[in-house]
Amino acid sequence: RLPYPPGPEPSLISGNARDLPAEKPWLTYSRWAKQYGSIFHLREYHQHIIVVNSLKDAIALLEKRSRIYSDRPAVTMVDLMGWDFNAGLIRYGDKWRRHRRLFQENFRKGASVNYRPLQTREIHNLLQKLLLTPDNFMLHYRTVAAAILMATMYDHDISEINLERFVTVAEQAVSKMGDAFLPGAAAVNTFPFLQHLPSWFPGTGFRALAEGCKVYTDEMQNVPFEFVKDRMASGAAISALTATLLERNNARGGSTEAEADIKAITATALTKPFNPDEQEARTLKTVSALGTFFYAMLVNSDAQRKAQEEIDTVVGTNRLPDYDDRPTLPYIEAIYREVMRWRPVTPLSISHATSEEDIYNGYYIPKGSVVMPNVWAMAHDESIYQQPDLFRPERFIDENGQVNDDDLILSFGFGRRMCPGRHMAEATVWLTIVTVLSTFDITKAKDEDGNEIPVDDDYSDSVISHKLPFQCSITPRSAAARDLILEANTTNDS
Ligand code: HEM
Repeated sequence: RLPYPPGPEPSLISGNARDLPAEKPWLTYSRWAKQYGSIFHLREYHQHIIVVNSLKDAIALLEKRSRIYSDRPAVTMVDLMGWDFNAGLIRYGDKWRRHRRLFQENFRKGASVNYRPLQTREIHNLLQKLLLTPDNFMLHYRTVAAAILMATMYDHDISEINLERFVTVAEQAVSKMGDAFLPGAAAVNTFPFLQHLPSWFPGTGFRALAEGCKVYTDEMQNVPFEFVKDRMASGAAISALTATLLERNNARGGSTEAEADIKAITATALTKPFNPDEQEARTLKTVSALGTFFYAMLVNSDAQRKAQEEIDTVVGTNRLPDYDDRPTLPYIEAIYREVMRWRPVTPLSISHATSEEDIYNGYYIPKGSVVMPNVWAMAHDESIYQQPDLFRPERFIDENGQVNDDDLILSFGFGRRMCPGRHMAEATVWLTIVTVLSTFDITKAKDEDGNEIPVDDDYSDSVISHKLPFQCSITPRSAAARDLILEANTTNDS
């Protein structure tokens, strides 16, 4: 039989379980890639793990061989906790295909344009909050992304009134889902047969964890969904994706399977604002990108100045930029790409798994292997991005001053499982960047003696890596900018 790809020497039973890095694994994996090659192999007990560190290999496997590389790892606790409704965790097969199709239909590039008025309104709201209470900027940009998703799924009015209730249920479900990876639960993930042991058997405490979580998981799916259905039954007009999909299903005869799928995909989107690994709720991928943007403007004030010059020249100072300006603002585009490259939102992406065995470059890759794309390594590949640790938007600008053709945002993943929400997410991040830069100066905060407060490079160490709290000063660029913000439309009427 062909060998597995190279990697650190495994021990007989636990394999590399003891070698697996506890902190920021993407950094250790990037180092190992230099030692073992861009694809290396690890084993945790019987689980094979293939870490892919170069874009070339990621495309060769996850895109060109996507028929084999589009499964997700089996995590027993995720199923026991009722989280198998979530499109991102569903195993490759018919159920995933149905959910994926619904996402694609409603969040593809063309369809995402429909959400722009709502995104614009929420981002204008963000500008007003930044003006009034700039010190709370982290809370404000966290809220904007959650508000956009809630309003898209469950209608602006419904989500405004019930925000706290929906959020509380979702927070509970997501934080309990984090228990799926606690030591008590890890055993059943590694040895799934344990789930069949009777509950009096020692070591089956994972059952209580799973049942405790499932209550909230079910509630999270049911509460907002039933709310929308009740409102529809009472004849209220609801402008939200859940209602549109339900109406379409009713017109086709009201299949219960389709209704269950609609409930699942709306709840999947609802969970996007929450990250199980975080103490702080409402942390999502879009939020993480926004945090990096504010931080990057402190690190490279020159980039901020150039961006503002571009906006002032192209858009002027009499109005706020909008989506139609995007093709005419290459430097802003470069800032967006560099934000997504410099500090990747999901440094190890979301793992895929193989649904069949495979042979690649003379190495054997078993069926059921976890395939982990090291996006950090790809985005910091010195042969493509010189001095990758520097925030330098110019790397995306060609000799004619236009953006170059390097437009693949690695943070959105690969192949058939690539993020279906990327067009919507990108629109939120881009409009936030351009409107904030057109109206505010972002500078280092100062202490009582007027000295600049230094900012460290601390990021959270989790699936979604985000900038840990830092201080900065956000001040309107001019009296005219302040007026523009105050006059911006933050209501439903467009
Ligand atoms: C900056 C923001 C975002 C980033 C960086 C991001 C990133 C990702 C990544 C890395 C994956 C896994 C891709 C893979 O397996 O190769 C993913 C999956 C997914 N994302 Fe996003 N995402 C973002 C925002 C969103 C939003 C706003 C939505 C909802 C509208 C969304 C919905 C999904 C869904 C449903 C999946 C599962 C896809 C599947 O497994 O087939 N994402 N995302």
